[in-house]
Amino acid sequence: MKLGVIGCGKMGTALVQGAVKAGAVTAEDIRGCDPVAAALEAFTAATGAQTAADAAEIGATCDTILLATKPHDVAAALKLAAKGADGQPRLVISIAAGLTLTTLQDSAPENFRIIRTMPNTPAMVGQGATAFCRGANTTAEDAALAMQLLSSVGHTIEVPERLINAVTGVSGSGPAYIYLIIEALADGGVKAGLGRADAIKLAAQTVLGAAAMVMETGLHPAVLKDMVTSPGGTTIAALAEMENHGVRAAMIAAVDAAVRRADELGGS
Ligand SMILES: NC(=O)C1=CN([C@@H]2O[C@H](COP(=O)(O)OP(=O)(O)OC[C@H]3O[C@@H](n4cnc5c(N)ncnc54)[C@H](O)[C@@H]3O)[C@@H](O)[C@H]2O)C=CC1
Ligand SMILES: O=C(O)[C@@H]1CCC=N1
Repeated sequence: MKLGVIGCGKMGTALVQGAVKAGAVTAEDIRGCDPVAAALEAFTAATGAQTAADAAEIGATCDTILLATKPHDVAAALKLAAKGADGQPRLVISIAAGLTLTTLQDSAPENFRIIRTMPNTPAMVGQGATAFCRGANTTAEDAALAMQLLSSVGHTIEVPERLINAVTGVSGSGPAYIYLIIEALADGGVKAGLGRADAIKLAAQTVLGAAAMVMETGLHPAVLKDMVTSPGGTTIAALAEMENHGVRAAMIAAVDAAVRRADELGGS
């Protein structure tokens, strides 16, 4: 496989860096292009990959293309890649929020096989959460390749396309919600007298540990919450405040807003 990356920004770099680190692809088999020189430099420094002049060169030289531009740049990038491919078939893995398989296929030649994914930035450290769905003309080998590449950087599932925007709302955008929670949790610690660095480490490790408990015990989060919550103790006092301030409703509304925005980006 020759993997071409069109758009070497935050997510393209995070995914490729994670996949190289995991040994799923070797840097010599990857080339990236980006009109922003600083982005391309950061990408090659992080991944060890080669560069290409533009999407047309990627289309001409790579059988598998990771399409990682912003959604509004996707159609132009695909057209350039198709020009370079000059009739040769290609597998395209898109990570663009909102853009449907139909929209992507409409901007590409018929022999471009499309896989639509929604990864997240923790892929950079091998802790990603990704879902993908595939276009009608993809093969079982294409799906296996996408699964291998994406699962090298974290937990990956295949879903029907109608659920991809829900995945965007939970795990695609989700790391940002959790960073906000970590920052706020640390702020609470600083208010109570902890140094900033200690507070951030304690907050982040608490999120990491709580997530590991959910994944490793398989217990419902409510059961794990009850294990922390002593009758008349500190935790129930804090949880009551969280409920008073609508944290649960705020999280559901946040996911809902992200899903609606992904729908809008896709034109529905
Ligand atoms: N940032 C995130 O956490 C996630 C982002 N995504 C999706 O990933 C995509 C990229 O997002 P980011 O990495 O955050 O954006 P970014 O702005 O960091 O990267 C996009 C890059 O594409 C480049 N680009 C634009 N047109 C190009 C072209 N014709 N050829 C080559 N490169 C071109 C830009 O110069 C830029 O460096 C978006 O579609 C987004 O919806 C998906 C999941 C998570
Ligand atoms: O904010 C965004 O639109 C992208 C998609 C998911 C995460 N970042």
